[in-house]
Amino acid sequence: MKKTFVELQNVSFKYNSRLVLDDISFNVNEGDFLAIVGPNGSGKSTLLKIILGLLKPKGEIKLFGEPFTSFQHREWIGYVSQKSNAFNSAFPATVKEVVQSGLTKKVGLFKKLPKDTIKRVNDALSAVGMDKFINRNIGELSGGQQQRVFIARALISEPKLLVLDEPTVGIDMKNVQSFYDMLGELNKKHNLTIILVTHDIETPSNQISHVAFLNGRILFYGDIEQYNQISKEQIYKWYGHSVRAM
Ligand SMILES: Nc1ncnc2c1ncn2[C@@H]1O[C@H](COP(=O)(O)OP(=O)(O)OP(=O)(O)O)[C@@H](O)[C@H]1O
Repeated sequence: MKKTFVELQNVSFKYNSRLVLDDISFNVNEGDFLAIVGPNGSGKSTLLKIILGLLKPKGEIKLFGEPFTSFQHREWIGYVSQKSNAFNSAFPATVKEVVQSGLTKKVGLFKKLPKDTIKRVNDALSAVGMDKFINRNIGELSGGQQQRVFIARALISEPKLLVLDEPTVGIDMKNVQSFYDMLGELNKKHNLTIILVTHDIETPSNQISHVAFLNGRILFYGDIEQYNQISKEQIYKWYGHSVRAM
């Protein structure tokens, strides 16, 4: 039986007195590649922050089968935030340094890095197809390449679950599919469970296994085959747009 990595039951959240998440319930199981889809302001980032333990909601959450409050293994969850790749070309760090900093985060700045650090940096970079760029300056890379480096930085501490907030922002259309293919490979070949947030209605669906459609409440949760049965009209309605005549 597959393990349940994230369990949300009747989760609600208010900023001050404003309800932004209402009665959210779904599970993420080992091996899933879940896209949380919804328009701007629908509560996607808030939901990720709850899963990461940064906000405390009402309701019940279990991580890796343990109640949220007693969960001790934050390192099992890798996170790449929305603005992680906002560098300019003068930023003075190499790809190697950026990926390695995923380890210093864990061992502390002045503690010794593990002996096999360089192998781990290489392995993490090759998992995202960026090993050839190890000595390049991070600021000289494209948005998509920087995003891959940040995923490598999250992978270096060998998480079981990778959480990505809008990872395709700043990646041009022609590279989005290969970016998703890379994530699909991490999911299938490296058995990494992935939760990804996107406001993009045209999420490339061939790599994703499950979809949660969020707009304050969960309007849909199911596997990708079920999601693909939903009409475009319905999806646009959920977004709050009318469908244009084609
Ligand atoms: N720190 C905060 N304080 C008060 N309200 C907030 C805060 N952060 C977000 N909100 C509000 O909560 C709602 C949900 O925001 P959230 O960022 O979770 O949405 P989102 O779906 O991730 O949006 P986007 O796609 O634009 O990133 C929005 O109405 C937003 O204005």
